[in-house]
Amino acid sequence: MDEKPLLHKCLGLLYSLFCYVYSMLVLVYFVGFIGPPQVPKDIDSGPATAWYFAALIDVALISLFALQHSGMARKSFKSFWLQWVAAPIERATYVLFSSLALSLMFLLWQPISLTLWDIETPAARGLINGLYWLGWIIALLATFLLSHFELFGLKQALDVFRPHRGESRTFKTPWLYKLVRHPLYLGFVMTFWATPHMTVGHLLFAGVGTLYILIGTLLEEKDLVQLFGEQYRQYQRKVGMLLPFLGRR
Ligand SMILES: C[S@@+](CC[C@H](N)C(=O)[O-])C[C@H]1O[C@@H](n2cnc3c(N)ncnc32)[C@H](O)[C@@H]1O
Repeated sequence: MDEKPLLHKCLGLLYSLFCYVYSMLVLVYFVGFIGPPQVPKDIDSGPATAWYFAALIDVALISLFALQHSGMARKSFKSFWLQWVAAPIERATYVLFSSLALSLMFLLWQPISLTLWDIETPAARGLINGLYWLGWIIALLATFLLSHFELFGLKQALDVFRPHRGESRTFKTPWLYKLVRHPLYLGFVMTFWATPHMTVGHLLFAGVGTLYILIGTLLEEKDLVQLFGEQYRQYQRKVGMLLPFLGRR
């Protein structure tokens, strides 16, 4: 039973709401940063610098996000920082830090504009852009299939107002999760690669980003096996990791 005064609970909710809105804005910007919608600064815009300098900065920016995102999700880190952050706003704070790391990447990203492919055939362009949007739709859908507001930390801040809290984390395999174990990450990988105009900078982002997703997925699965045990192991044997039937264990 949480005995915190009502004011604390309301402030916690307000803070979580702020983190949620900020993270949604960052994700909307992300859609334009790597894809067709126009944003003030995208992955290929900005003044040119030496390619090796740009590559160094860009890899450092993705690594910073990766370290923050995977590091702060580890059980050991969570138990450490829960000494300072109240449990109901822990997830929202994690989401805030992830959004800040992404914002920093958008801001400081260095373009490497050398073109690797530029597909002009309208039908092929349409198909590739279609795959791009499909990737975002799959990713968004996956968040709702698991629990959108819990993943973004709003549910936890709301739960403190309820006499009966939401159930503890349950193992779920709704719809897309019956095809692949990580549809959200599959959606992201699709958005990284599906572009009719691929530059060296974009390729670097797609390659390092995909590598990070693979590492992050393995780390996440370690936690999921710990949490759900044999149930998750059976799931790993039956369902592919990022593509149907591929990566079964
Ligand atoms: C950002 S979500 C990504 C989920 C999944 N990796 C995907 O790509 O669709 C990460 C959270 O989902 C949880 N999660 C992943 N698969 C799950 C499942 N089948 N059932 C319940 N929770 C799951 C993880 O423990 C983690 O807290």
